[in-house]
Amino acid sequence: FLQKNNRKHSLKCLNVCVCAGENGSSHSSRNASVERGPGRDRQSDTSDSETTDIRRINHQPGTGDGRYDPNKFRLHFEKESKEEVERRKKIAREKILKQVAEKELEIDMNQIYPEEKGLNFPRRPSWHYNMQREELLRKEEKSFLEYLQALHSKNPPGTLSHFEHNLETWRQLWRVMEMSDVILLIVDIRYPVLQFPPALYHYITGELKKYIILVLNKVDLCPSPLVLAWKHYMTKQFPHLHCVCFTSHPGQPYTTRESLSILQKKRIRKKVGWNGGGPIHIMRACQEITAGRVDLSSWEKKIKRDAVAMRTEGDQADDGVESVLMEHNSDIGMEMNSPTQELYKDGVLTLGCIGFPNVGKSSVLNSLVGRKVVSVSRTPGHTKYFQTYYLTPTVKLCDCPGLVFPSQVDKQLQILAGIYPVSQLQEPYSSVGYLCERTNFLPVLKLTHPDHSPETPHDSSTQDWTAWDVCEAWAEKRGYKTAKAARNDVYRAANSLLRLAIDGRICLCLQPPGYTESKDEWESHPDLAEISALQGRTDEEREREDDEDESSSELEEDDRDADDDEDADGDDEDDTVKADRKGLTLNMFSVLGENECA
Ligand SMILES: Nc1nc2c(ncn2[C@@H]2O[C@H](COP(=O)(O)OP(=O)(O)OP(=O)(O)O)[C@@H](O)[C@H]2O)c(=O)[nH]1
Repeated sequence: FLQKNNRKHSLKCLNVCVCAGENGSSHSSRNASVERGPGRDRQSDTSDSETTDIRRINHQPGTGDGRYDPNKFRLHFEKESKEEVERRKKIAREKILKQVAEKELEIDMNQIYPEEKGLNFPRRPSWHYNMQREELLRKEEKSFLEYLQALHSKNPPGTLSHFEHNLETWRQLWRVMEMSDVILLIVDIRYPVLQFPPALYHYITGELKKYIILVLNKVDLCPSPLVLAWKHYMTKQFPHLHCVCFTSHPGQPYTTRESLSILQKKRIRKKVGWNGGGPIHIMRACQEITAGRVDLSSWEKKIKRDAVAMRTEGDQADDGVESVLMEHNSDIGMEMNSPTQELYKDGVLTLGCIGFPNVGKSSVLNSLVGRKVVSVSRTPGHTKYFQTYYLTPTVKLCDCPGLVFPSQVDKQLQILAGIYPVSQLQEPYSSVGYLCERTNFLPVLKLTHPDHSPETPHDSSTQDWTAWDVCEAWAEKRGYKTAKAARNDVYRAANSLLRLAIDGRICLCLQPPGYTESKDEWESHPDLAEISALQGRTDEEREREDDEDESSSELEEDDRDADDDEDADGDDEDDTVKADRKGLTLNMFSVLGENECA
């Protein structure tokens, strides 16, 4: 039965993946009323309750007539059933949240990528130069379908997390891996085990015999002892890695489970830009790897020059001469390079930036270049096709779109790690619950329980909270109302909370196994000072932060607009997404009464 079921599941999945001619992702919203039980107002869930029917993100792109398809590189995830979505909504409304023990934040690599589950990634099938382009493309499609079948045969329905179903995006990865000498694999320090597929490591270091520099990015969002513990864990598990810590936003205060506060956006903005710490470490790792076979002196000089420009001009350095956009939006199907092509061809080191969506690949690239060449967005999947830049005459950089590898991570956690576009979520509430059970959310959000009666004294910490209650209270606090009936818009509130978490303003950090017991050792580790310096948290810095006036009204004000703002960098984003973020998405159903569109 299971086998049959799996096959059915695989076939469904295959249908989804190969159908061409389904262009576009229709973005629509539909109000759905949810009964909250006796004595409770009906609160509005403005999520797409029927998005399973209208959402197209799972469809393999292609107009079918050879014309340009703007959706070619969209993130494609498998659809969830309506029943599953409803089941999770019900839990979010009924389950009382309980703080989980800190120990439960410890996650081992094998929990996410169990060896026996065959959690591989699609490989490019063999080819030869006499092959016609169409023949190669067909072969790749066939091989991709076989890959999915094999994956689903080992992993029953519902056990895999969301993962990329768009073959075009995998093609980009193949191409970047083929043309790169060294891979910069970028992960978010809050979730390194989620974003480091062992199969990829073994393929690059074992089969391709290339080097990986693991960039532990966004270290500003994590306590320095934890950064250090992750660094040691990863290098112990994967000895061929060159591990480098990085941040594009140094100097931010981080939040912990014990002392949590929503970070102020103005502080984040203040320090965005080039950072002297990270690039030099990546350059040193490259020096070690290339061992004199590439002349990297121009890169070293550039880093020093950028540092001086940064200090004197106080802004992003921009020499404007060496960093040139070379190539973009190439047709991957036409590229037929041997994966074992000559290393450091023509004396040039090619670095390929790969990683999951939203881990900060573009930000790392911008930091390396020393100015903004790639747009940055908090919407996962923003980078749609790979781009190539010359950093110096002997160093080339390739940026790859974010890729989600199959794993067994909880979908809730996957969403909090910023892997799934929040604006596409059908059911955000269970992720809010997951977050609340692992962070000290109440004192931070300063919520009033929806059941609180004005006559009784209020102590939110003694009351039972469901994820739904949290969203409702946040909607009330922020004034999120539905357009038609002016009810609390819990869907928007849930999205807002998830965005705060993804941005690191409500900060959840996973921990390596054994961290809780060995915390003292990490807190007094001799390498700690180096990490703190990279984070921009020198004693001097901390004192300056303490001196800054953090009146509660200021925080309050900042909280209010935290998720309403555009990207800190003012980057381009889909208008629909922007509108959606501001709750302005045109809702064709808003003319209906809430009871009419359930
Ligand atoms: N706190 C913090 N945020 C960062 C850092 N680097 C990037 N970000 C933020 O993370 C989000 C994603 O950054 P990007 O550089 O666009 O990430 P990406 O991996 O290129 O994303 P995709 O286009 O989805 O593949 C943006 O909101 C950035 O501002 C960092 O070092 N620290």
